[in-house]
Amino acid sequence: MEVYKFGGASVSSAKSIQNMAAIVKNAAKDHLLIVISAMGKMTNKLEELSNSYISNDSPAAHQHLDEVKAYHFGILHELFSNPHHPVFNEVSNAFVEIEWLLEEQASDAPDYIYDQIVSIGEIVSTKIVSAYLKEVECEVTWADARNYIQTDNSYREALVDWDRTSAEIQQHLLPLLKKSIVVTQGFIGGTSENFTTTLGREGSDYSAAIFAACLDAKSLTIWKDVPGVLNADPKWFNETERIPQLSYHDAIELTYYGATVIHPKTIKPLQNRNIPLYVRSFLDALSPGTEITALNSPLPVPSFIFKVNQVLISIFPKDFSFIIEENLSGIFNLFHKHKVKVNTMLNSAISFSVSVDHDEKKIQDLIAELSVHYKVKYNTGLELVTIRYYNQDTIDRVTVDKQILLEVKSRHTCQIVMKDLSTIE
Ligand SMILES: Nc1ncnc2c1ncn2[C@@H]1O[C@H](COP(=O)(O)OP(=O)(O)O)[C@@H](O)[C@H]1O
Ligand SMILES: N[C@@H](CC(=O)OP(=O)(O)O)C(=O)O
Repeated sequence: MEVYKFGGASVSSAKSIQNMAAIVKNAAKDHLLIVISAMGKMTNKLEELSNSYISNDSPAAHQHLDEVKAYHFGILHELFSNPHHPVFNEVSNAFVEIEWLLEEQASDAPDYIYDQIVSIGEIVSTKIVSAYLKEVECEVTWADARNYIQTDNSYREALVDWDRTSAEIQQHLLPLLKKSIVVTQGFIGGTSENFTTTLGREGSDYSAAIFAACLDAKSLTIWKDVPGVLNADPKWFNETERIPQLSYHDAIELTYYGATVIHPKTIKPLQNRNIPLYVRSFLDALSPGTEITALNSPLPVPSFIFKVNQVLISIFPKDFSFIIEENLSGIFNLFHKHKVKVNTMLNSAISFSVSVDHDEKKIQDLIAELSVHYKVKYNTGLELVTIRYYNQDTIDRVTVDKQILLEVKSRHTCQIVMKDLSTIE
Protein backbone atom coordinates (compact mmCIF):
# COMPACT_ATOMS: atom_id res chain seq x y z
CA MET A 1 0.00 0.00 0.00
CA GLU A 2 1.27 3.46 -0.90
CA VAL A 3 -0.12 6.93 -0.36
CA TYR A 4 0.39 9.91 -2.68
CA LYS A 5 -0.55 13.46 -1.71
CA PHE A 6 -1.05 16.19 -4.29
CA GLY A 7 -1.40 19.76 -2.95
CA GLY A 8 -3.09 22.81 -4.42
CA ALA A 9 -0.19 23.75 -6.70
CA SER A 10 -0.20 20.33 -8.41
CA VAL A 11 -3.89 20.58 -9.37
CA SER A 12 -4.16 24.33 -10.05
CA SER A 13 -4.99 24.15 -13.78
CA ALA A 14 -6.14 21.69 -16.44
CA LYS A 15 -2.51 21.31 -17.50
CA SER A 16 -1.33 20.50 -13.99
CA ILE A 17 -4.14 17.95 -13.51
CA GLN A 18 -3.03 16.29 -16.76
CA ASN A 19 0.51 16.25 -15.40
CA MET A 20 -0.54 14.67 -12.08
CA ALA A 21 -2.63 12.10 -13.96
CA ALA A 22 0.50 11.15 -15.93
CA ILE A 23 2.40 10.69 -12.65
CA VAL A 24 -0.35 8.44 -11.29
CA LYS A 25 -0.54 6.42 -14.50
CA ASN A 26 3.23 5.99 -14.64
CA ALA A 27 3.30 4.79 -11.08
CA ALA A 28 0.91 1.98 -12.10
CA LYS A 29 0.41 1.04 -8.48
CA ASP A 30 -2.41 -1.32 -7.56
CA HIS A 31 -2.77 -0.37 -3.95
CA LEU A 32 -2.62 3.37 -4.01
CA LEU A 33 -4.47 6.03 -2.05
CA ILE A 34 -4.34 9.54 -3.52
CA VAL A 35 -5.01 12.43 -1.15
CA ILE A 36 -5.78 15.74 -2.83
CA SER A 37 -6.14 19.35 -1.64
CA ALA A 38 -8.31 22.15 -3.01
CA MET A 39 -7.14 23.49 -6.36
CA GLY A 40 -4.60 26.33 -6.43
CA LYS A 41 -5.48 29.04 -3.92
CA MET A 42 -9.16 28.05 -3.67
CA THR A 43 -9.06 27.60 0.11
CA ASN A 44 -8.10 31.28 0.45
CA LYS A 45 -10.98 32.26 -1.81
CA LEU A 46 -13.46 30.08 0.09
CA GLU A 47 -12.14 31.59 3.31
CA GLU A 48 -13.01 35.06 1.95
CA LEU A 49 -16.44 33.77 0.94
CA SER A 50 -17.00 32.42 4.45
CA ASN A 51 -15.84 35.71 6.06
CA SER A 52 -18.22 37.74 3.85
CA TYR A 53 -21.12 35.44 4.69
CA ILE A 54 -20.38 35.53 8.42
CA SER A 55 -20.25 39.34 8.35
CA ASN A 56 -23.60 39.36 6.47
CA ASP A 57 -22.08 40.83 3.32
CA SER A 58 -24.22 38.77 0.98
CA PRO A 59 -23.22 40.53 -2.31
CA ALA A 60 -19.53 39.92 -1.57
CA ALA A 61 -20.20 36.29 -0.61
CA HIS A 62 -22.07 35.71 -3.89
CA GLN A 63 -19.31 37.45 -5.84
CA HIS A 64 -16.69 35.11 -4.29
CA LEU A 65 -18.85 32.08 -5.01
CA ASP A 66 -19.22 33.14 -8.66
CA GLU A 67 -15.43 33.42 -8.94
CA VAL A 68 -14.87 30.02 -7.30
CA LYS A 69 -17.39 28.41 -9.65
CA ALA A 70 -15.98 30.12 -12.74
CA TYR A 71 -12.47 28.88 -11.88
CA HIS A 72 -13.56 25.25 -11.46
CA PHE A 73 -15.89 25.20 -14.46
CA GLY A 74 -13.11 26.79 -16.58
CA ILE A 75 -10.85 23.85 -15.68
CA LEU A 76 -13.68 21.35 -16.26
CA HIS A 77 -14.34 22.69 -19.78
CA GLU A 78 -10.64 22.36 -20.61
CA LEU A 79 -10.49 18.78 -19.32
CA PHE A 80 -13.80 17.46 -20.67
CA SER A 81 -14.89 18.18 -24.22
CA ASN A 82 -18.35 16.72 -23.53
CA PRO A 83 -20.34 19.34 -21.55
CA HIS A 84 -22.84 16.61 -20.57
CA HIS A 85 -20.23 14.56 -18.73
CA PRO A 86 -21.72 13.71 -15.27
CA VAL A 87 -18.85 15.47 -13.47
CA PHE A 88 -20.40 18.87 -14.38
CA ASN A 89 -23.49 17.94 -12.35
CA GLU A 90 -21.48 16.50 -9.48
CA VAL A 91 -19.51 19.73 -9.17
CA SER A 92 -22.68 21.86 -9.41
CA ASN A 93 -24.26 19.77 -6.66
CA ALA A 94 -21.27 20.37 -4.38
CA PHE A 95 -21.67 24.14 -4.84
CA VAL A 96 -25.41 23.90 -4.10
CA GLU A 97 -24.47 23.26 -0.47
CA ILE A 98 -22.89 26.72 -0.32
CA GLU A 99 -25.79 28.28 -2.25
CA TRP A 100 -28.28 26.92 0.29
CA LEU A 101 -26.24 28.39 3.13
CA LEU A 102 -26.09 31.81 1.45
CA GLU A 103 -29.88 31.89 1.13
CA GLU A 104 -30.14 32.38 4.87
CA GLN A 105 -28.50 34.77 7.31
CA ALA A 106 -25.49 33.36 9.13
CA SER A 107 -26.68 32.17 12.53
CA ASP A 108 -24.40 29.22 13.39
CA ALA A 109 -21.00 29.54 15.07
CA PRO A 110 -18.46 31.12 12.67
CA ASP A 111 -15.93 28.27 12.91
CA TYR A 112 -18.64 25.72 12.12
CA ILE A 113 -19.78 27.77 9.10
CA TYR A 114 -16.17 28.15 7.96
CA ASP A 115 -15.62 24.40 7.88
CA GLN A 116 -18.86 23.69 5.98
CA ILE A 117 -17.90 26.24 3.29
CA VAL A 118 -14.14 25.81 2.99
CA SER A 119 -14.28 21.99 2.82
CA ILE A 120 -16.14 22.23 -0.50
CA GLY A 121 -12.79 23.10 -2.16
CA GLU A 122 -11.47 19.59 -1.46
CA ILE A 123 -14.77 17.91 -2.38
CA VAL A 124 -14.82 19.64 -5.76
CA SER A 125 -11.14 19.10 -6.57
CA THR A 126 -11.38 15.35 -5.86
CA LYS A 127 -14.57 15.05 -7.94
CA ILE A 128 -12.79 16.68 -10.88
CA VAL A 129 -9.52 14.76 -10.53
CA SER A 130 -11.18 11.36 -10.11
CA ALA A 131 -13.45 11.96 -13.13
CA TYR A 132 -10.41 12.97 -15.17
CA LEU A 133 -8.40 9.92 -14.08
CA LYS A 134 -11.29 7.71 -15.22
CA GLU A 135 -11.42 9.65 -18.49
CA VAL A 136 -7.76 8.75 -19.15
CA GLU A 137 -8.48 5.13 -18.31
CA CYS A 138 -7.10 5.01 -14.84
CA GLU A 139 -9.69 3.17 -12.77
CA VAL A 140 -10.25 5.00 -9.48
CA THR A 141 -12.88 5.16 -6.73
CA TRP A 142 -13.82 8.49 -5.12
CA ALA A 143 -14.02 8.27 -1.33
CA ASP A 144 -15.29 10.83 1.16
CA ALA A 145 -12.55 11.46 3.74
CA ARG A 146 -15.19 12.65 6.23
CA ASN A 147 -16.23 9.02 6.67
CA TYR A 148 -12.71 7.99 7.66
CA ILE A 149 -10.94 10.90 9.37
CA GLN A 150 -12.97 11.02 12.58
CA THR A 151 -12.54 14.15 14.65
CA ASP A 152 -13.92 16.04 17.62
CA ASN A 153 -15.97 19.18 16.96
CA SER A 154 -13.20 21.79 17.37
CA TYR A 155 -14.12 23.37 14.07
CA ARG A 156 -11.24 24.88 12.02
CA GLU A 157 -8.63 22.95 14.03
CA ALA A 158 -10.28 19.59 14.68
CA LEU A 159 -8.50 16.92 16.70
CA VAL A 160 -8.31 13.43 15.24
CA ASP A 161 -9.83 10.53 17.14
CA TRP A 162 -7.16 8.00 16.21
CA ASP A 163 -8.99 4.89 17.42
CA ARG A 164 -12.16 5.60 15.47
CA THR A 165 -10.22 6.81 12.43
CA SER A 166 -8.04 3.73 12.35
CA ALA A 167 -11.06 1.43 12.70
CA GLU A 168 -12.96 3.16 9.86
CA ILE A 169 -9.93 3.08 7.57
CA GLN A 170 -9.20 -0.57 8.28
CA GLN A 171 -12.81 -1.73 7.98
CA HIS A 172 -14.10 0.40 5.12
CA LEU A 173 -11.26 2.01 3.16
CA LEU A 174 -8.90 -0.95 2.96
CA PRO A 175 -11.46 -3.12 1.10
CA LEU A 176 -11.93 -0.31 -1.46
CA LEU A 177 -8.17 -0.05 -1.95
CA LYS A 178 -7.98 -3.76 -2.70
CA LYS A 179 -10.22 -3.18 -5.72
CA SER A 180 -8.84 0.03 -7.26
CA ILE A 181 -6.88 3.21 -6.69
CA VAL A 182 -8.83 5.48 -4.33
CA VAL A 183 -8.96 9.29 -4.54
CA THR A 184 -9.87 11.17 -1.35
CA GLN A 185 -9.58 14.61 0.23
CA GLY A 186 -6.92 16.07 2.45
CA PHE A 187 -7.67 18.67 5.14
CA ILE A 188 -11.22 17.53 6.00
CA GLY A 189 -12.77 15.20 8.53
CA GLY A 190 -16.13 14.43 10.12
CA THR A 191 -17.56 14.40 13.63
CA SER A 192 -19.52 11.52 15.16
CA GLU A 193 -22.68 13.52 14.21
CA ASN A 194 -21.49 13.66 10.58
CA PHE A 195 -20.64 17.35 10.54
CA THR A 196 -17.69 18.42 8.42
CA THR A 197 -14.53 19.63 10.15
CA THR A 198 -11.14 20.84 8.93
CA LEU A 199 -7.76 20.00 10.44
CA GLY A 200 -6.18 23.47 10.22
CA ARG A 201 -4.77 25.34 7.22
CA GLU A 202 -2.32 23.40 5.05
CA GLY A 203 -3.52 20.24 6.80
CA SER A 204 -3.63 17.92 3.77
CA ASP A 205 -0.07 16.67 4.34
CA TYR A 206 -1.22 15.69 7.83
CA SER A 207 -4.31 13.92 6.41
CA ALA A 208 -2.07 11.92 4.10
CA ALA A 209 0.12 10.92 7.06
CA ILE A 210 -2.96 9.84 9.06
CA PHE A 211 -4.12 7.65 6.18
CA ALA A 212 -0.61 6.25 5.67
CA ALA A 213 -0.24 5.45 9.38
CA CYS A 214 -3.67 3.80 9.69
CA LEU A 215 -3.07 1.76 6.53
CA ASP A 216 0.46 0.91 7.67
CA ALA A 217 1.53 2.02 4.18
CA LYS A 218 4.87 1.17 2.64
CA SER A 219 5.51 4.88 2.06
CA LEU A 220 3.93 8.31 1.68
CA THR A 221 4.95 10.52 -1.24
CA ILE A 222 4.10 14.21 -1.14
CA TRP A 223 4.32 15.86 -4.58
CA LYS A 224 5.40 19.51 -4.43
CA ASP A 225 6.54 22.29 -6.75
CA VAL A 226 10.12 22.05 -5.39
CA PRO A 227 12.77 19.37 -6.02
CA GLY A 228 12.40 18.09 -2.43
CA VAL A 229 13.15 19.53 0.99
CA LEU A 230 15.75 22.24 0.40
CA ASN A 231 18.01 23.85 2.98
CA ALA A 232 15.90 27.01 2.68
CA ASP A 233 12.70 28.21 1.04
CA PRO A 234 13.65 29.13 -2.56
CA LYS A 235 11.12 31.99 -2.35
CA TRP A 236 13.48 33.72 0.11
CA PHE A 237 16.94 32.35 -0.63
CA ASN A 238 18.70 32.30 -4.01
CA GLU A 239 21.16 29.50 -3.48
CA THR A 240 19.38 26.48 -2.08
CA GLU A 241 20.45 22.85 -1.94
CA ARG A 242 18.25 19.78 -2.01
CA ILE A 243 18.57 17.58 1.07
CA PRO A 244 18.59 14.02 -0.33
CA GLN A 245 18.03 12.32 3.01
CA LEU A 246 16.62 13.70 6.19
CA SER A 247 15.88 12.18 9.59
CA TYR A 248 12.37 12.31 11.06
CA HIS A 249 13.91 14.26 13.91
CA ASP A 250 15.37 17.01 11.72
CA ALA A 251 12.20 17.12 9.63
CA ILE A 252 10.14 17.69 12.80
CA GLU A 253 12.53 20.42 13.94
CA LEU A 254 12.56 22.20 10.54
CA THR A 255 8.77 22.16 10.20
CA TYR A 256 8.27 23.14 13.83
CA TYR A 257 10.40 26.26 13.27
CA GLY A 258 8.35 27.13 10.18
CA ALA A 259 9.70 25.33 7.09
CA THR A 260 6.35 25.38 5.28
CA VAL A 261 7.22 22.65 2.79
CA ILE A 262 5.55 20.05 5.05
CA HIS A 263 2.80 20.58 7.62
CA PRO A 264 4.42 20.20 11.08
CA LYS A 265 1.99 17.49 12.24
CA THR A 266 2.85 15.23 9.29
CA ILE A 267 6.03 13.58 10.50
CA LYS A 268 5.10 12.13 13.89
CA PRO A 269 2.46 9.58 12.73
CA LEU A 270 4.93 8.37 10.09
CA GLN A 271 7.81 8.18 12.54
CA ASN A 272 5.66 6.16 14.97
CA ARG A 273 5.12 3.53 12.27
CA ASN A 274 8.53 3.91 10.62
CA ILE A 275 6.91 4.82 7.28
CA PRO A 276 9.28 6.64 4.88
CA LEU A 277 8.14 10.03 3.60
CA TYR A 278 9.25 11.07 0.12
CA VAL A 279 9.00 14.71 -0.94
CA ARG A 280 9.19 14.84 -4.72
CA SER A 281 8.66 17.34 -7.50
CA PHE A 282 5.56 17.04 -9.66
CA LEU A 283 7.44 19.24 -12.15
CA ASP A 284 10.22 16.67 -12.50
CA ALA A 285 8.70 13.35 -11.51
CA LEU A 286 11.83 11.35 -12.30
CA SER A 287 14.10 13.22 -9.89
CA PRO A 288 14.67 11.55 -6.53
CA GLY A 289 13.52 14.30 -4.14
CA THR A 290 14.04 13.88 -0.41
CA GLU A 291 13.70 10.72 1.63
CA ILE A 292 12.70 11.19 5.28
CA THR A 293 13.34 8.18 7.51
CA ALA A 294 14.69 7.16 10.89
CA LEU A 295 18.17 8.08 9.60
CA ASN A 296 20.70 8.58 12.35
CA SER A 297 22.82 11.34 10.86
CA PRO A 298 22.38 15.10 11.04
CA LEU A 299 21.50 17.41 8.15
CA PRO A 300 24.40 17.58 5.66
CA VAL A 301 24.10 21.38 5.30
CA PRO A 302 22.97 24.22 7.54
CA SER A 303 19.28 24.97 6.95
CA PHE A 304 17.53 28.31 7.14
CA ILE A 305 13.94 29.16 8.01
CA PHE A 306 12.85 32.71 7.47
CA LYS A 307 9.76 34.44 8.89
CA VAL A 308 8.81 38.05 8.27
CA ASN A 309 6.25 40.28 9.97
CA GLN A 310 7.36 39.40 13.48
CA VAL A 311 6.59 41.30 16.67
CA LEU A 312 9.05 41.24 19.55
CA ILE A 313 7.19 41.62 22.84
CA SER A 314 9.20 42.34 26.00
CA ILE A 315 7.48 41.96 29.33
CA PHE A 316 8.75 43.47 32.64
CA PRO A 317 7.20 43.16 36.11
CA LYS A 318 5.91 46.64 37.06
CA ASP A 319 7.55 46.48 40.49
CA PHE A 320 10.92 45.40 39.01
CA SER A 321 10.69 42.08 40.80
CA PHE A 322 12.23 39.04 39.14
CA ILE A 323 10.67 37.03 36.34
CA ILE A 324 10.08 33.70 38.08
CA GLU A 325 7.99 30.58 37.50
CA GLU A 326 4.89 32.20 38.97
CA ASN A 327 4.91 35.15 36.49
CA LEU A 328 5.90 32.88 33.61
CA SER A 329 2.96 30.55 34.11
CA GLY A 330 0.57 33.54 34.15
CA ILE A 331 2.22 35.00 31.04
CA PHE A 332 2.02 31.68 29.15
CA ASN A 333 -1.64 31.31 30.12
CA LEU A 334 -2.36 34.66 28.47
CA PHE A 335 -0.53 33.64 25.27
CA HIS A 336 -2.57 30.43 25.24
CA LYS A 337 -5.82 32.28 25.92
CA HIS A 338 -5.25 34.68 23.00
CA LYS A 339 -4.02 31.87 20.72
CA VAL A 340 -0.70 33.63 20.12
CA LYS A 341 2.01 31.11 19.23
CA VAL A 342 5.48 31.88 20.52
CA ASN A 343 8.15 31.55 17.82
CA THR A 344 11.12 32.22 20.04
CA MET A 345 11.65 33.36 23.63
CA LEU A 346 14.31 34.50 26.06
CA ASN A 347 14.08 35.40 29.70
CA SER A 348 16.41 37.37 31.93
CA ALA A 349 16.12 38.30 35.60
CA ILE A 350 13.67 41.16 35.04
CA SER A 351 12.30 40.65 31.55
CA PHE A 352 10.78 38.05 29.29
CA SER A 353 10.92 38.52 25.51
CA VAL A 354 9.12 36.61 22.78
CA SER A 355 8.71 36.93 19.06
CA VAL A 356 5.35 36.09 17.51
CA ASP A 357 3.61 36.41 14.13
CA HIS A 358 1.96 39.81 13.74
CA ASP A 359 -1.79 39.31 13.96
CA GLU A 360 -2.90 42.83 14.88
CA LYS A 361 -6.14 41.97 16.71
CA LYS A 362 -4.73 39.08 18.74
CA ILE A 363 -1.56 41.00 19.66
CA GLN A 364 -3.42 44.12 20.78
CA ASP A 365 -5.81 42.06 22.95
CA LEU A 366 -2.87 40.14 24.44
CA ILE A 367 -0.86 43.28 25.16
CA ALA A 368 -3.90 44.95 26.76
CA GLU A 369 -4.28 42.04 29.17
CA LEU A 370 -0.55 41.68 29.85
CA SER A 371 -0.37 45.42 30.61
CA VAL A 372 -2.63 44.98 33.67
CA HIS A 373 0.26 43.40 35.60
CA TYR A 374 3.34 44.11 33.50
CA LYS A 375 5.11 46.86 31.65
CA VAL A 376 5.05 45.78 28.00
CA LYS A 377 7.20 47.07 25.13
CA TYR A 378 6.97 45.84 21.58
CA ASN A 379 8.60 46.28 18.16
CA THR A 380 6.90 45.40 14.90
CA GLY A 381 8.13 44.77 11.33
CA LEU A 382 10.87 42.35 12.35
CA GLU A 383 12.32 39.20 10.80
CA LEU A 384 13.06 35.88 12.47
CA VAL A 385 15.65 33.58 11.02
CA THR A 386 16.20 30.09 12.42
CA ILE A 387 19.39 28.27 11.43
CA ARG A 388 19.57 24.55 12.07
CA TYR A 389 23.21 23.35 12.34
CA TYR A 390 24.49 26.92 12.45
CA ASN A 391 28.03 28.23 12.56
CA GLN A 392 29.39 31.77 12.71
CA ASP A 393 29.59 31.95 8.90
CA THR A 394 25.91 31.24 8.47
CA ILE A 395 25.00 33.76 11.18
CA ASP A 396 27.14 36.41 9.48
CA ARG A 397 25.50 35.64 6.13
CA VAL A 398 21.96 36.27 7.33
CA THR A 399 22.68 39.30 9.49
CA VAL A 400 24.23 41.59 6.87
CA ASP A 401 22.48 45.00 7.11
CA LYS A 402 20.40 43.78 10.06
CA GLN A 403 20.16 45.00 13.62
CA ILE A 404 20.00 41.99 15.95
CA LEU A 405 17.37 42.40 18.67
CA LEU A 406 17.35 38.90 20.11
CA GLU A 407 19.55 35.86 19.64
CA VAL A 408 18.81 32.44 21.13
CA LYS A 409 21.17 29.50 20.64
CA SER A 410 20.89 25.84 21.50
CA ARG A 411 23.30 23.07 20.52
CA HIS A 412 21.99 22.74 16.94
CA THR A 413 19.66 25.69 16.45
CA CYS A 414 20.17 29.43 16.43
CA GLN A 415 17.27 31.90 16.25
CA ILE A 416 17.78 35.58 15.53
CA VAL A 417 15.13 38.29 15.66
CA MET A 418 16.34 41.23 13.63
CA LYS A 419 15.41 44.48 11.94
CA ASP A 420 16.22 45.03 8.28
CA LEU A 421 18.30 48.25 8.27
CA SER A 422 18.39 48.47 4.48
CA THR A 423 14.69 49.35 4.34
CA ILE A 424 14.96 52.17 6.92
CA GLU A 425 15.04 55.57 5.18
N1 LIG B 1 12.95 24.06 3.16
C1 LIG B 1 12.11 24.12 2.10
N2 LIG B 1 12.31 23.32 1.04
C2 LIG B 1 11.48 23.35 -0.03
N3 LIG B 1 10.41 24.17 -0.11
C3 LIG B 1 10.16 24.99 0.91
C4 LIG B 1 10.99 25.00 2.07
N4 LIG B 1 10.48 25.89 2.96
C5 LIG B 1 9.39 26.41 2.41
N5 LIG B 1 9.18 25.88 1.16
C6 LIG B 1 8.05 26.25 0.30
O1 LIG B 1 7.10 25.19 0.31
C7 LIG B 1 6.38 25.29 -0.94
C8 LIG B 1 5.63 23.98 -1.15
O2 LIG B 1 4.67 23.80 -0.15
P1 LIG B 1 3.14 24.19 -0.39
O3 LIG B 1 3.04 25.47 -1.17
O4 LIG B 1 2.44 24.12 0.93
O5 LIG B 1 2.69 23.00 -1.31
P2 LIG B 1 1.25 22.43 -1.61
O6 LIG B 1 0.24 23.48 -1.19
O7 LIG B 1 1.25 22.17 -3.07
O8 LIG B 1 1.16 21.19 -0.79
C9 LIG B 1 7.46 25.59 -1.93
O9 LIG B 1 6.94 26.23 -3.08
C10 LIG B 1 8.45 26.45 -1.16
O10 LIG B 1 8.28 27.83 -1.46
N1 LIG C 1 -6.54 23.36 0.95
C1 LIG C 1 -6.14 23.45 2.33
C2 LIG C 1 -5.37 22.23 2.78
C3 LIG C 1 -3.98 22.07 2.24
O1 LIG C 1 -3.13 21.48 2.87
O2 LIG C 1 -3.71 22.58 1.04
P1 LIG C 1 -2.22 22.42 0.33
O3 LIG C 1 -1.90 20.94 0.25
O4 LIG C 1 -2.41 23.05 -1.02
O5 LIG C 1 -1.24 23.17 1.19
C4 LIG C 1 -5.37 24.74 2.58
O6 LIG C 1 -5.01 25.43 1.62
O7 LIG C 1 -5.14 25.07 3.72
